[in-house]
Amino acid sequence: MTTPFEKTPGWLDWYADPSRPRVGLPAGAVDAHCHVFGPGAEFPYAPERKYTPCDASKDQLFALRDQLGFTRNVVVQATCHGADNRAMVDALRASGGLARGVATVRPGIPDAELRELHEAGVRGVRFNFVKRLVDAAPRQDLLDVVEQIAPYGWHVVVYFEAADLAELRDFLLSVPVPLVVDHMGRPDVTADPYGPEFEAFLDLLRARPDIWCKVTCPERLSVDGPPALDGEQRAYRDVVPFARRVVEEFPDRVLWGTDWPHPNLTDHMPDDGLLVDFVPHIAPTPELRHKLLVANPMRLYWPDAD
Ligand SMILES: O=C(O)c1cc(C(=O)O)oc(=O)c1
Repeated sequence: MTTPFEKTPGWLDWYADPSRPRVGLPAGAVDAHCHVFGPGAEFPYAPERKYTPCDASKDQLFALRDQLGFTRNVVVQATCHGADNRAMVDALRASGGLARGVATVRPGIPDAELRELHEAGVRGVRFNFVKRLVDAAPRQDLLDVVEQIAPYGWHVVVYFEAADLAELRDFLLSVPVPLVVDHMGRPDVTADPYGPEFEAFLDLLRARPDIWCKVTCPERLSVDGPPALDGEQRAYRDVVPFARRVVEEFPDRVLWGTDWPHPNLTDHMPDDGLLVDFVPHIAPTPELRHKLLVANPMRLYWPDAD
């Protein structure tokens, strides 16, 4: 099927032939942050999108899962699909219970639709505050959504830039369901990991015991590489001190995922196998890796599994 969409100029497609991770993942590992894009011919991209990606289908996601050695996925609604969750839900339904989802919904969504999303495996909604990705939603709309999803036991995944945290903090802390912060709140990794900016982020995590953090996206945050390419085993070392601080202080509420197919990267597309090889740098012991990759995501997304 040819796609009716033209990719954003300069778009980088995902890496087609990832290596097998050297270290190996613990049994039952969860890729807790990944996306599907389309395919556009089947699941059109949203009119309000800020970018048009390459296609990245559920079958390609599941092939990556198997190649890397993951057991499960958490598929996060990508902004290019707006609040049309069909592609993500289709992936959940095809996964045989091995995928959970995070949706984007608008206030006033009929309860029957929420129930359907829940039955498909959705366990959270995503609020995006990154201005290049979405137009700002009124805070009251977001709180209205929270009120609707709370009875399902869902959480809210939030994506924001470090520079916006001060302004967002009170609002975030007022959200009465668990929060999951995407990509460590996007720290400036040229700053001091013990400096005021990252300390403010850690203070957010300290403020409530039900705020989780994805220690993801070194490939997005790194500014001096080296990138996860050509067998590089010490990729993105400038990100390591930040991620390690989070893992060490909050070992029971950190999550990790590939972020495949890596929307909006502009300088390189990582080899996902090498990205997995990055994990031991931020979670240096088997115990920490088991929490990060298995115990924590299972507690949040599959609490009833054995
Ligand atoms: O930084 C990004 O560009 C980005 C975009 C999206 C999305 O468009 O949903 O999701 C992510 O996790 C990261």
